[in-house]
Amino acid sequence: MGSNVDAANMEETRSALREKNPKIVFVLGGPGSGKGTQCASIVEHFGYTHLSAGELLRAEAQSGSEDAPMIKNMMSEGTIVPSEVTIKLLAKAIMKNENDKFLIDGFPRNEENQVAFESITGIEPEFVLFFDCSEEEMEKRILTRNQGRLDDNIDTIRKRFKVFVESSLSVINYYNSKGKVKKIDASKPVEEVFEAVKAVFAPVDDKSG
Ligand SMILES: Nc1ncnc2c1ncn2[C@@H]1O[C@H](COP(=O)(O)OP(=O)(O)OP(=O)(O)O)[C@@H](O)[C@H]1O
Ligand SMILES: Nc1ccn([C@@H]2O[C@H](COP(=O)(O)O)[C@@H](O)[C@H]2O)c(=O)n1
Ligand SMILES: [Mg+2]
Repeated sequence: MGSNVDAANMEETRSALREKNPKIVFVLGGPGSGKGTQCASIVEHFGYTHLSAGELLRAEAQSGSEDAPMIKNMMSEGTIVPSEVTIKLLAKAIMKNENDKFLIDGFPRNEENQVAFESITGIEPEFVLFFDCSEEEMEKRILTRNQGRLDDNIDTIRKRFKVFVESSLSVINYYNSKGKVKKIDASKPVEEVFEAVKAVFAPVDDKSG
């Protein structure tokens, strides 16, 4: 009974999402490459709403929901949570917000995420922002992040890097083959990275600051 209600709600959310047809930019890059940091500046300058798949999953893991224990376990291992769970959270967040343009940070993380999102929502991203950074630099940044994240320990960091190389890079290659990837050198200081980001958004958006 519960799952029938869930399925009906999800079907409603799906058709509402297809009708809303928001403008989506996927923000990808390895763990610690600076996705969240740059998204905060893009929001300020270009009026997008930032949705981090990782943040939505962390909140769901704390919610006491049926999926919470599974999400918590998978995040502590650095593995990718099943797409239906993440897409449901993203779809709800998009529908709750009046904005029609969204930065989706940390999604799609593997082929399953990518295929499921496009088939469920019928939405293709406008483009994909890819923050390119060495593992050495990303590791240094995560180990000094100090945000109390349970997955910011050296064992899980190494697992997350492995998942990025084995599952996420192929998604970036897929969008690159479609001419959709805007690659940014993310190893530079925050302000310099944002200069490169601005150059990507300014031509596609009127509201530059
Ligand atoms: N260009 C930069 N130079 C130096 N430090 C940076 C830079 N960008 C971000 N940082 C710092 O590195 C850490 C990781 O950044 P951030 O949280 O934005 O990365 P992320 O890609 O969202 O990581 P995750 O995938 O783990 O969520 C933060 O402490 C942030 O302040
Ligand atoms: N599409 C996604 C995104 C994230 N996860 C899980 O969350 C963890 C943290 O993600 P961040 O983007 O905040 O670094 C990640 O390691 C995954 O366990 C996911 O499953 N699917
Ligand atoms: Mg982040």
